[in-house]
Amino acid sequence: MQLVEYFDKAAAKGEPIDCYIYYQELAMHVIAHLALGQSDAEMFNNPINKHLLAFFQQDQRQWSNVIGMISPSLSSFVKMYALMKQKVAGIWQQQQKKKGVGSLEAIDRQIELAVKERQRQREEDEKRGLEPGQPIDFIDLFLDAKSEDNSWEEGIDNFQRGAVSVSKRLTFDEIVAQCKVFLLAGFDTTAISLSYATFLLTKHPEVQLKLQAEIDKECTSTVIGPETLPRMKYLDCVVKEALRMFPLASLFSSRTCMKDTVVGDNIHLKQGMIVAADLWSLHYSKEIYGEDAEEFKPERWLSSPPTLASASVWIPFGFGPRQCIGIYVVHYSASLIFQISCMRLALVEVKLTLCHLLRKFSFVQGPKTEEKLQLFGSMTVAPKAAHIYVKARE
Ligand code: HEM
Repeated sequence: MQLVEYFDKAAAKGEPIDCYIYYQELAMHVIAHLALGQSDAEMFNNPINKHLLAFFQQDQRQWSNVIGMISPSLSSFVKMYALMKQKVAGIWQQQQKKKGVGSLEAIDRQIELAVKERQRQREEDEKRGLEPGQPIDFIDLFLDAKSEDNSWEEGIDNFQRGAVSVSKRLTFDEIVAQCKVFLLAGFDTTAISLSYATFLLTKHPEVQLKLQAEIDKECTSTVIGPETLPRMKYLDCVVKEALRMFPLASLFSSRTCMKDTVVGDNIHLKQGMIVAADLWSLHYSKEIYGEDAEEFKPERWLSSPPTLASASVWIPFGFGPRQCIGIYVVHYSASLIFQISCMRLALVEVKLTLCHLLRKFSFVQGPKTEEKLQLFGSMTVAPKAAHIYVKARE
């Protein structure tokens, strides 16, 4: 794992690491592999990264386009917010825009190249009489559902979600748009979650020690296989608790009211109103989590008090049929086949990364470690920086 090498170097030099930056590179590496089939990209050397990083760091206005795809109702709200923000950040953005860095167009171009290249490869294989293999990434899955022309074609495939049934095949433009959504939705979210978990573990050495004991007991071979993670109950509690304390994609969980509704005794919602769930208040509710709701306490998930039994008290991935999407991906890795949804992909990625790092290193505080994280962003809420020091374990 390339990330371990970077941490190794930092440990040898005793230098601080802004773990958010490293996790962004890692998450990009993983999602570019799964979505775009990039198997040879290296951390800090991926052509699409500079666009994604600039996109996330500077231009929240572009989020309105992406949010339009994920949650149409929120798009105008984000646009308004971003216009205000743009006035402040204007000069830097204009300079970047001139260079095309961080624009959705630049990201599209990179994805278009990848989709066209895969189409070419598949056509070549077909001409040579090669059987199409199993899909290896999102592009393959989407191409398998592709229409020949670039228009709607009803009645061929039948996708079902809950009670809704939609029949349609994908056009080239839609394949590019889908890959973009997965790239954008799956990249920073995972990096941010890892940063919060790492920072919390740095600040709570007693939790870290307990987690390391579990990792040492369960992760005994070099490859940590899919059968290992379900056994790691404490790891699950740590990740759950980190996502409780930092529900980083709170604004994603919004809905448009479909008809006039009264909630409880006197909350009147009009048709067309946008309702956004306030996950921060929910996740810090003393009624649900108790008087210690402000504390990082993974053990609360072990004891499972009745208030935590409901599925809707912990919803960092949203709730209901539009919850963080469940697409099935077949991923080949050392002859193992995983079938995973994006939510599970994120959880597996966060957990595996923590296992690989914590069995070799301890995260410790140092002079550059922030007392408290400064957060920024709206659609996703990220730390401005999360400095830790790493110490090689004996
Ligand atoms: C820790 C990491 C992640 C968090 C916290 C997160 C959170 C969320 C949330 C809150 C929503 C809105 C759910 C709702 O409205 O109820 C969402 C939707 C979505 N997420 Fe994630 N997500 C994460 C990782 C990922 C990954 C890795 C992918 C894909 C590779 C992904 C793809 C999507 C997509 C496509 C949607 C839109 C689903 C729809 O509208 O039906 N997310 N996510």
